[in-house]
Amino acid sequence: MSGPQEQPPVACAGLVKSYPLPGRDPVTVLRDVSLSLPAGTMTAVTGPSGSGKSTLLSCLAGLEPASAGRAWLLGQPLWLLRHRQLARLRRDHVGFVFQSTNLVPTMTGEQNVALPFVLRRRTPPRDQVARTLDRLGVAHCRTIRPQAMSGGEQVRVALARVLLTDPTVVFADEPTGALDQRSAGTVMDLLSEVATGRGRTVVVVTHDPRVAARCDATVRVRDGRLVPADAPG
Ligand SMILES: Nc1ncnc2c1ncn2[C@@H]1O[C@H](COP(=O)(O)OP(=O)(O)OP(=O)(O)O)[C@@H](O)[C@H]1O
Repeated sequence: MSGPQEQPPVACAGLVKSYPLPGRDPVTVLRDVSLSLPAGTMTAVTGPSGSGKSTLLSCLAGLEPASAGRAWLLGQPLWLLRHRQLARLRRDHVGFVFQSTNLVPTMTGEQNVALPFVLRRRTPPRDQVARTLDRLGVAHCRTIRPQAMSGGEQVRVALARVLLTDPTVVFADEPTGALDQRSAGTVMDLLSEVATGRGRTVVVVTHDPRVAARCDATVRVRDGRLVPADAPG
């Protein structure tokens, strides 16, 4: 990836995000957020419901433009990139594990995991696909479509896809929200391996203190601002 080596893979400075509301003043969801997340680390983003965690993730990932301030992804100034450049940056270097997984509904679990390879005209590593699904406890999802999977199974299939494409940055929004403790532990083991073992940057939005405890650092959001990680509320 181009950009100075010393630049952190994920960073923002003075980030503000407002949404216009019809007939009313805009609502400001993020205010003056600055952070810098190094390679080889997993960071938890915590905070009360509605505090702005998912919005922060979207702005850091270039899914939403900031209203003011700046955000850099892999050294790239997101506010200067065209739509296409942003899409390419995300496709080639970023993995997403969201609750509303973006699995393709007409494809089986295996086809969904193999999709990034097919899109790049590469042969999907079928053995690896099967092994990863198995490790995540969703081997049975290989041949079924997302609508036949539970929410937790869909998240794990989406995670398998991310693991196989080995992105430089992984954004995960409540990846363990729909999982029992054992599956949540497996998901966190794998995300931790991605950060520590592969030197990637992992950002995890979570309400679960056990998940936050597995991370190297915690960023706490309250009313759209960063507060100390041990702040109440
Ligand atoms: N497109 C939008 N238009 C207007 N307001 C929005 C929009 N997206 C988010 N918001 C508002 O921004 C605030 C923060 O939302 P966000 O989803 O980032 O919170 P969160 O901390 O991730 O919450 P939760 O933990 O419940 O998922 C909420 O009040 C939400 O209603």
